[in-house]
Amino acid sequence: MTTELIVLASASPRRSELLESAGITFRVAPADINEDALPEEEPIDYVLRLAEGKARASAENESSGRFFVGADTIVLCDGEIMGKPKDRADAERMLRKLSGVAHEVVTGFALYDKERKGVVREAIRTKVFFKQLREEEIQSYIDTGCPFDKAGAYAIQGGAAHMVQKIDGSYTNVVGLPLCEVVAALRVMGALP
Ligand SMILES: Cc1cn([C@H]2C[C@H](O)[C@@H](COP(=O)(O)OP(=O)(O)OP(=O)(O)O)O2)c(=O)[nH]c1=O
Repeated sequence: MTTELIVLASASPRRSELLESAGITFRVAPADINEDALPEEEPIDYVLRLAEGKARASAENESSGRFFVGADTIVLCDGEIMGKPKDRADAERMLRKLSGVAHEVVTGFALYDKERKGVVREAIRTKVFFKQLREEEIQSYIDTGCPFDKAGAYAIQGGAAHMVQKIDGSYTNVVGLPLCEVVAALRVMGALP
């Protein structure tokens, strides 16, 4: 089995870098889908549905490739699902809410086998503990522009590393793709030797 058959259905440079770091050969074919939550939808159901939707949409658009990997990451804080902030005020609100408390980062991923029409889905949760943030820290971090394409308005791998006191669980899951689990699932699917 050749690994060129793996397609990452994501525009996220972080997801590409993570998959590359595992030595996996793949190509990228992002899929644009509606990311609105359904009424009363549970967070886990939401990330799994979007991950599968991205994988299937990419598979439909592409004429080659067999194993399509989709993922979706959210931050869960005190009952709120945080996606990417809409604007500066939203980023400020999210970071103020995360300040000094623990939250969860949930990434759902889906592997869709276009040949067998089968799908494997999994959601991984990581607990992240933030220090108390000073207002100047919040403002200068938002000034960098980093928060705007990140769930919860922060990037643990970037300018927000100093805001994180500790994590409990997978680090790569916070960045956007739980690597151990994704690699294991690719193996189970027969996409990797
Ligand atoms: C919490 C956190 C999120 N993120 C990122 C991961 C995801 O790229 C992003 C959440 O948005 P997603 O909607 O999961 O993904 P995306 O729109 O970037 O890419 P695509 O839908 O094409 O796959 O937040 C970080 O990079 N670092 C972090 O610490």
